[in-house]
Amino acid sequence: MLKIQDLYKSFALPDQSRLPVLDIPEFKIGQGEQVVLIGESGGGKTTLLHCIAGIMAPDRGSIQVDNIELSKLSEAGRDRVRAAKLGYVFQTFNLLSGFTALENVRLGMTFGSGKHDLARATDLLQKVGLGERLHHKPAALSVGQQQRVAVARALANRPKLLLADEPTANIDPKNQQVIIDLIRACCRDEGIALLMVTHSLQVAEQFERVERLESLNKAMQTVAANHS
Ligand SMILES: Nc1ncnc2c1ncn2[C@@H]1O[C@H](COP(=O)(O)OP(=O)(O)OP(=O)(O)O)[C@@H](O)[C@H]1O
Repeated sequence: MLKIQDLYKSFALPDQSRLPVLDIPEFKIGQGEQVVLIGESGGGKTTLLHCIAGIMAPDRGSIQVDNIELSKLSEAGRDRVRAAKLGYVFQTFNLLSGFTALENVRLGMTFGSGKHDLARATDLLQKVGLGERLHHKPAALSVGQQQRVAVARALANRPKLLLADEPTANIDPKNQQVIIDLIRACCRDEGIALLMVTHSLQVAEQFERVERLESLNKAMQTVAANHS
């Protein structure tokens, strides 16, 4: 489902030098596989997710999503792959405040308009426990409910891979497990692979596969060696 090889990403520093952030020889996720990614703050987890989503281009290396090589695509081509193959759940939900829960979910659909899409959006919102909140705007929803809308939106287009970047960072402890369970169950039911970043060891230990970025990433190992 996801195949990464020799991925390298650095950022320009004000003194014209480059900060190496990612140097990953290999990283793969199988179809429907659920993986949690942990690592130090500032280590490059969000950068990795952005590269996979095609939001950010790496300096070099190969990223294949469902056998499509992102480096061969234009920015518009990467946008199309993102829309068709990927779902993204952000720490801060990123819902559109002028639209209802149902409209936000339908906006997650590439070719949204028909009855079929309405049925799927309604179905997803029911699945995340918001069947009674379809026509509420984000401001009229609790923080946990807003994140549930964001989960439904990310799944709306039947992605192959769901990227979730600390999806419970802004959720109260009681609702954190609800969101994690929802994301995992929805992915399992639809055969969607999951890559979830978390700082919570309690969340990480629920996953069969836990990857630590520092172990995948030669850039981090070099930084650590230079500081020892
Ligand atoms: N656009 C950018 N320009 C320059 N440096 C950047 C940029 N984006 C990220 N960085 C740097 O790259 C490094 C990795 O950042 P990233 O956000 O990927 O880390 P992270 O592991 O997700 O951190 P956290 O767990 O705190 O969210 C950090 O040192 C950050 O300052």
